[in-house]
Amino acid sequence: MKFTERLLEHVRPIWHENHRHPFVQGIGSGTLDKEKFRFYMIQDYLYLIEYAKVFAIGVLKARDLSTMGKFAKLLDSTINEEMSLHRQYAARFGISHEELETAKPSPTTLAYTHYMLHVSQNGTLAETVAAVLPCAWSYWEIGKALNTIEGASEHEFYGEWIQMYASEEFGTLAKWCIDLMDELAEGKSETELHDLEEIFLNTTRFEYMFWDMAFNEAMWPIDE
Ligand SMILES: Cc1ncc(CN)c(N)n1
Repeated sequence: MKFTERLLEHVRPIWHENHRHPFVQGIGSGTLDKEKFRFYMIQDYLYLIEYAKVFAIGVLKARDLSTMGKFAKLLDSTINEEMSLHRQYAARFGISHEELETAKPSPTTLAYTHYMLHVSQNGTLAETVAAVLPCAWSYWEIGKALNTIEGASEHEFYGEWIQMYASEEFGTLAKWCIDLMDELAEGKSETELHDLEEIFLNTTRFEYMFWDMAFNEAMWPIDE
C-alpha cells in the first residue's frame, strides 16, 4: 500500500464530512448564500497568501533542482492562477485588492496558517509536504466531485470555482504533491510515518473547520 493510501484511509471519515458539508454542497447545487461565499473568499485569500509561503519553504528545503522548480511552480500558480480566481470574485463583490489584502483573518484562518507555517519552518521536507497535502488533494477531490453534478460547472456564479479545482492543471499539481509524499515516505521508520500521519490528520481537520468557519461566517466571539 502506498503511504498516501494509508494517509487517506486514516482520514476518510473527515473527507466524507467535507464533501457533505453544507458549504460544499451549496457550491455544487448553486444555492450557497453569496454572503457566506464572500466571507469565505476573503478568508481564503488570506489563507492562500500564507499557504504560498509554505511552498517557498519547500524551495528552501528541497534537495534537488527539479523539486525546487516544482515548489516554485506551486508558489507561482497559487499567487497568479488560484488567487486570480479570488480577485475576480472580489471584483464581482466590489471589493478592492487593497481591501482583500488588509482584511483581518478569522481565528480558524490564523490557527490553520500558523500551524502550516510552524510545521514547515521547524520540520523536514516530508513534514512540510504532509502539512500542505490535504489542501491540494482534498480541493481537487471536491472539485472533481462537484464537476460531476449536472450543470454545476456552468453555474453563473459558482461554475468558475468548480472549474478551477476540477481542472487538469490543478490536478497535476495535486498529483505531484501526492507522488512526492510517497517518495519522501520511502525508508522512513514507523515512528516517522506516524508523525507524518498526525500532521496530515491535523491539516485535514483544519480543512473541515475552514468550511465550517465560512458557513458560519465565524470571526472572534468578542469584537474590539
Ligand atoms: C482552506 C483552503 N485549503 C485548500 C485550498 C486549495 N489550495 C484553498 N484554496 N483553501
